[in-house]
Amino acid sequence: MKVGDKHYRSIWFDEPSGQVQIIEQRWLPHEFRVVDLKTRDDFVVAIRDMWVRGAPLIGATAAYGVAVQMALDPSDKSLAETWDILHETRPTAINLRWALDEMNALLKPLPKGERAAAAMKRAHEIADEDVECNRMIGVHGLEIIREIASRKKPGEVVNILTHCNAGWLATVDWGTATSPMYHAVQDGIPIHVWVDETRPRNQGALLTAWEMNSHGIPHHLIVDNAGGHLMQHGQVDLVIVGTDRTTAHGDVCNKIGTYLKALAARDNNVPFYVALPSPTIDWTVKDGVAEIPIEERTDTEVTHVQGKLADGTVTEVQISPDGTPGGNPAFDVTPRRLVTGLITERGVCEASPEGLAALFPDRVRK
Ligand SMILES: CSC[C@@H](O)[C@@H](O)C(=O)COP(=O)(O)O
Repeated sequence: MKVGDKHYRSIWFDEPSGQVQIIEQRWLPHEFRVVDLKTRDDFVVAIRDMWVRGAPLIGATAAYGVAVQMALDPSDKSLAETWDILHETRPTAINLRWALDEMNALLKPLPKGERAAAAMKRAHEIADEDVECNRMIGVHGLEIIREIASRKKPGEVVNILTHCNAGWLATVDWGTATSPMYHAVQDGIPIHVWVDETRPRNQGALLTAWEMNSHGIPHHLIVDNAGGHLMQHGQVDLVIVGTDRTTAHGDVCNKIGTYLKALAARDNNVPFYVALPSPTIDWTVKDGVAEIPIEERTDTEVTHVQGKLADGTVTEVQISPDGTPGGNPAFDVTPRRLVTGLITERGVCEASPEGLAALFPDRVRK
């Protein structure tokens, strides 16, 4: 999507320098920095320390990480170690394992001399496929927004609430939850977005708000606890969120706090949609609460916040008493019964084994 007048992806291969480059997301929205990822360690740090984040982008980054490592050392040992090391970086987003498995399946049978080129080609394809999946999510999600808009009086806007950043920064381009919003704006449908700040790391405040600003989409940043109130007062027409892992039965695991939004949406008859490219489906698990590993992150993300001082310096401050420990589960699971529908690249389906199997008969496991 656009940064100023220039189109960017969140990760790309820079031909002149021969390097993989990313937008270093820890500095947004205060600074726009592009960095090179040159070694496997660079990729590990970038994913683990959230220079890049968001399930689809984590997957694409891991694929490029394998490709860069294959150029340095295409041995079997290096391939196996790279799978393990990259897989350890973040436990919840299934796109990571999906991308590593894709790379492994392709590279293992190849002679060592062919691995580097084949790996880079597949990494580019994974990135391109993600862009196309997310574009199609926008095409299908647009119909949901269009239908709500058709019931509005002239001059009224469609109010959409989103949580975390499931925007283009969380994918290679377009975003998942944001793709229908970008498509609606392109289509001339008036929308307004409620952006949950998304404590503790504030991906909504830092990243989604930045995206909305950059694309001129009317929005307000709200505290995480405001959504239920807004829904009670008819100020939310629709919730769209992303997911880090969707089970074969339709449960969705997403950023902590998503479940509470789904509960509030159900209590207020607000449609609650989840947008996902198919690599986010884990066909091996059924019960999300029981089976999905939830990432526990450092407690300083809870006890401290980062922000910009009046003089422009970006700094971190402690908000809790000395000695108070923080608890930091990074994701939660929304059971399928609370999900109105799943927006995928193949269309919208019910969050159920039958719904997913109907759209993906080629992927479902018997
Ligand atoms: C299109 S991204 C979907 C999810 O990955 C997104 O909603 C999310 O929870 C991101 O979490 P993060 O911890 O920032 O990687």
